[in-house]
Amino acid sequence: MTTVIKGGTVVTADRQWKADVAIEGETIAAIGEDLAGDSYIDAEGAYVIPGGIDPHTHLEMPFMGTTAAESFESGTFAAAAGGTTMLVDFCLPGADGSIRNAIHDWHRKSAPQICTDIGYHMAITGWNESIFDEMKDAVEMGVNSFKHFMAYKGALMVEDDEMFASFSRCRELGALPMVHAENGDLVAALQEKYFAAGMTGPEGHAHSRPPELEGEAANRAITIADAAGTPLYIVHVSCEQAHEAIRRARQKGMRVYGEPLIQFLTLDETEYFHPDWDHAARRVMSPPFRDKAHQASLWAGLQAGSLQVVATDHCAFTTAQKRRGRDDFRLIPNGSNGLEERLAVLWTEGVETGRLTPEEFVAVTSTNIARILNIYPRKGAIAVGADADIVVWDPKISRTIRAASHHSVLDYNVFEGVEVTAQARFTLSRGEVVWAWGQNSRPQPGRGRFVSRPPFPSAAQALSRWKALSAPRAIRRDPLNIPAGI
Ligand SMILES: NC(=O)NCCC(=O)O
Ligand SMILES: [Zn+2]
Ligand SMILES: [Zn+2]
Repeated sequence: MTTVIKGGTVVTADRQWKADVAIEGETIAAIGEDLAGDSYIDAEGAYVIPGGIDPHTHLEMPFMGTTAAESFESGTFAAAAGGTTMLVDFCLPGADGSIRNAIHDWHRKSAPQICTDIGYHMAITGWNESIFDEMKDAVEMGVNSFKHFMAYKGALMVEDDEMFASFSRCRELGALPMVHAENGDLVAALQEKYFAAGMTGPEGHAHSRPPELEGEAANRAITIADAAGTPLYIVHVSCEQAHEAIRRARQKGMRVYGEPLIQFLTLDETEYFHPDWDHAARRVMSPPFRDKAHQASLWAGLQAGSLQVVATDHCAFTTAQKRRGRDDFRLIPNGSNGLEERLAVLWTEGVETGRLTPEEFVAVTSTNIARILNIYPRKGAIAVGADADIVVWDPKISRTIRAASHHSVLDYNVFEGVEVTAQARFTLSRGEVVWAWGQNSRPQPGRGRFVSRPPFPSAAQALSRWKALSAPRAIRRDPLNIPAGI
């Protein structure tokens, strides 16, 4: 049984050309002109791109005294409707602190629900011998990346020595360390200061997390990664200060990757000054939205290649949940939505404006992260043998984003009213159409699969070799050239 995606323009991270794409079973079987099959999917007037990969979500995550409202089912359905065929969710250890148990727990929750494929990053929220041991188990269980929170003091935050130990362990295992870069001690101090001064509303959230605190933490994490001899991935980069730290590290030859969010590229800090408390609180996330100058820096980073990935950090709390912080901004659960909107908003604000080429769009929404997470070319590619995770991307469907018509469980949308000019006409996950525009399609929960990601030690090994070759050495001098002792 061969299905052919007919008449479209294939776009990959490096080129675009007119071609049909034939699928057999779950994989791409052929790419070429005038392909024949048993059934056809119409791509006339559309682009044929690799399915989006969102590497940063928090579905059903227990956080700040509540649990993120987006379920694995609603989240992966929303993803499919938006053209995303794989997401990577953050797995947090439970009360027993066990990494193995946490991964089993995430499987238990996600497996019956997921409509698209999924992977996990593991959070390292402390340090001891069993965490050291269990990091190896995580890698053997297909989880090759570990996130460290430099913020959320008293909850998830880790100290520098803990990060150094964990980054070093990542190097040994061929895994990738990731950081949430904000100086958690200073955030806590500034929160206290503004709250004590009577600033109880959501604007206090933004003021207590200035970009300097993110830049400082990014620099510190980069220094720790360099000392440990490992690449580093910095999640939710929101500002020039953090971007500048990444640029500088890359200029020095370090493998440091930066991930801006679609929210940071398009929404700004004035949202927190909105007269309606609910409006402002719904946008509370960490780091917070910044001003237009920071947005310009992030766009420039995507264009120049100093930032590689656009994600969402989709962590969805309902209005009722946000109201837990009605009298104290420090209690507003942190997180916002974007899983369904990421591709359409990025296309509209990026490609339609000329800031990004279609190829760059594919790179930052899919291919680059597939490479960074070591699942390329199975994911992130239109290539023979790759998983048929494909989107027929229609640049002619305009719509207005509305909570009333989105697929998230949220009762609002931070992109409410935004006009987008493109949309997934069809989304295919491993060869199956899981979304068709205007056809009320709904994928089968549980059809998605966990994607095991093998370790990838080559960058750490290359770095170790280079460090050994370029390490300071004693100069062996002829004794004749050494002055006699006194
Ligand atoms: N970003 C955010 O505000 N919530 C999710 C947790 C995190 O990624 O820090
Ligand atoms: Zn974070
Ligand atoms: Zn996050």
